[in-house]
Amino acid sequence: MSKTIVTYFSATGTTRRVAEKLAQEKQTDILEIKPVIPYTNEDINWQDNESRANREGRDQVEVAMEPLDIRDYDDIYVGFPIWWYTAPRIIFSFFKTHDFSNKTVHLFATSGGSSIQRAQQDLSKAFPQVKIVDAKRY
Ligand SMILES: Cc1cc2nc3c(=O)[nH]c(=O)nc-3n(C[C@H](O)[C@H](O)[C@H](O)COP(=O)(O)O)c2cc1C
Repeated sequence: MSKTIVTYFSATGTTRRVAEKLAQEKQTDILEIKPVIPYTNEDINWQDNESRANREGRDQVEVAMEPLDIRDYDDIYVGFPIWWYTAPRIIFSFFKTHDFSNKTVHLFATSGGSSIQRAQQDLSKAFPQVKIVDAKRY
């Protein structure tokens, strides 16, 4: 039987709530994607060009995250907030530093209104070997 897990990154709690609901509905395990250095409020100030989140996105900075053990899972839900129309760099770091071979990925996101489409395209382009089968915005 295939085994499913919900993983998510959330800076202000919105994606966390969706992730917890999904995991509860699907009766799956859940793991948080956490940066080694947590984001402060200033770090995620999108109105400040030089804030951490904006610099990371603009300069495609690698964001160190605490490693997650996803070896036992076949279906991986990966949730995140949309930052500047795409996925936060920590999600790219997650894909880069974990082995997704033989796994099926389902993306989900929360946002102020932007769709998840650009994030799906950007991740598929950066990681063509990862099997991303769907993407949903809540
Ligand atoms: C740096 C930054 C950039 C954002 N960029 C967008 C965006 O391009 N489009 C959008 O609809 N919302 C944008 N948002 C809003 C978040 O996507 C939204 O508030 C999300 O639900 C937050 O999820 P979280 O509480 O799990 O962190 C941005 C927020 C931040 C902090």
